[in-house]
Amino acid sequence: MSDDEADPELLELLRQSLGISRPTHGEVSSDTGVLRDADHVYSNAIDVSIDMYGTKAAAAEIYRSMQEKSYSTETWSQHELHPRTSEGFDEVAILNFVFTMDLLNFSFWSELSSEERYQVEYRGKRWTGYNSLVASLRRALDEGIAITTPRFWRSQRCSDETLAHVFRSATAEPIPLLDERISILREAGDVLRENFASDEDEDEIEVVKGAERDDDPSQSSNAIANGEFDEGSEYIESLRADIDGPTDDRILANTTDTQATNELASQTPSTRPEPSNLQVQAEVVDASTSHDRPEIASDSGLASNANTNTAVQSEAANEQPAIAHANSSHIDVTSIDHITNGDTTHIPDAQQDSVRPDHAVVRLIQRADRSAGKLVNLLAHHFPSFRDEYRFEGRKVRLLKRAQIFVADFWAALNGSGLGEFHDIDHLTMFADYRVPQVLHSLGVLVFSPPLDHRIRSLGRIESGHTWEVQLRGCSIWAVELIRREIVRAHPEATQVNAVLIDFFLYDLAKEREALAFPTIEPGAATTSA
Ligand SMILES: Nc1nc2c(c(CN[C@H]3C=C[C@H](O)[C@@H]3O)cn2[C@@H]2O[C@H](COP(=O)(O)O)[C@@H](O)[C@H]2O)c(=O)[nH]1
Repeated sequence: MSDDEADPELLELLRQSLGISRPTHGEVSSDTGVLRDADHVYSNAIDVSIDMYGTKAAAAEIYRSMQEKSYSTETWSQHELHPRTSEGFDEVAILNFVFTMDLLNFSFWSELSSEERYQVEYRGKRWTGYNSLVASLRRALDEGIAITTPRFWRSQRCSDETLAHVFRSATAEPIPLLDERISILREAGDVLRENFASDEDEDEIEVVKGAERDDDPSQSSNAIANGEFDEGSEYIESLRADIDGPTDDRILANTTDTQATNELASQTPSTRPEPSNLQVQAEVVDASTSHDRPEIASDSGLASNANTNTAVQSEAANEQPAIAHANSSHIDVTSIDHITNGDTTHIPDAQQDSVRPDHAVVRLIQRADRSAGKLVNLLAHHFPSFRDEYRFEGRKVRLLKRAQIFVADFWAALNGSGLGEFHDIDHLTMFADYRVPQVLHSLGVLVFSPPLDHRIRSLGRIESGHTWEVQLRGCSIWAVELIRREIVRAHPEATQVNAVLIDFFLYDLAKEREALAFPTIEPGAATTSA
């Protein structure tokens, strides 16, 4: 924001004092303010800048590649782990799944090597990062645990022990920040109960009021809201890895989400097809774009570390995939018995939760009147853990990564129809995590000052809420907006392209390039080379 531009917060205070404040009391605005705040960050940033030539070139190549891949909301459901109607998930089950997932969609960074870091074994594969979260939710549903049912989070059966079981690791490293994730789930359960549930959703005998529990969920969510866990230092580590190239942490095996990338990943480097123009361009801009975090580690080389029960369950699930239909009206009990024939000590009797749908999140969605912006504002207003805000250069800035990614994921999961229809989805911005800034830098869009570049390369860590973190995230939002504008300018027919699709595309690109950058092994081989 330049000196002669009005501060929106000040303006709002003036409006309130004059009694002309908008929107009127009780009405939720559909303006999230994220884009305006990103503009403010970009205009005042001194350590992150946007290269206009790089932006133009990236826009051209992104659009070309999106066209080539027919990139759309449909792509979301092609992810192997994402829930879809063809697997028996109904609209409400998908909504509750995505809501649960995006409550917990933060901080998967680990300092351990790819072999040692947190992994989830599910259906014969090992998953890391974001995918480990999705896999753990799918695995829990297969086991009959109603992990995506808000009512369940508040029930006695949803003990710390049960949740530790849900997010259990196939390695010695547990899921990062388990206590904070548990608190966030319970806090969200309480918020939904207080603001959006009706009596049919509840089972008062079983639920435990937040106040009756020993823990204090507000602590962790405040920490998240303050950025302590949301992105923080993890993406700085990742950016450093991106700049420095592969470290000694090696991948034993790689596969990625899409079939195409699976095929690529199963080939030796010498037989891999040529990378796309986008990849070539990226590698010209930054020759060492790869880093040391595998998305999926095949079970083949790692199976020796596996917990026997988990292996048995995954194998069973592979033979006979079962969907527990959490929140839907039926449940495949036979399949669940089959799958959970291992250690069932921690598995609660969750079938009642599964059978009775929980519509609290549906009511939250309905309160937004099909406005993505309103929904984001509702989330930030009611749920402390979705309030991703900072102070930067004399003003509060909202980045709202997970609130926006939830709306975007749900929109994509339902292809913008039914409950997933939003008339202003184009108002969402890119989701400021650590992955997309990294790929924007390697594409030559984001440029770092020497001190920031040095910090990323050498020390790796930046305190949460530090001006550099805000600059990296805010400038990424603005950069994706510039890319979007350039695409629309050059291709007026590209009416479907918005920041959400560009973000998803860039995230997927980051994962594909991660897989391509490392040697991989054929399934069945024990290890791969360093
Ligand atoms: N900006 C942006 N950030 C995203 C995603 C996603 C996954 N979205 C799915 C939906 C559509 C896409 O096609 C994906 O299938 C995860 N993340 C963030 O990355 C980080 C984890 O990274 P890693 O450790 O490498 O898995 C973590 O902070 C997580 O919150 C995205 O789409 N955009």
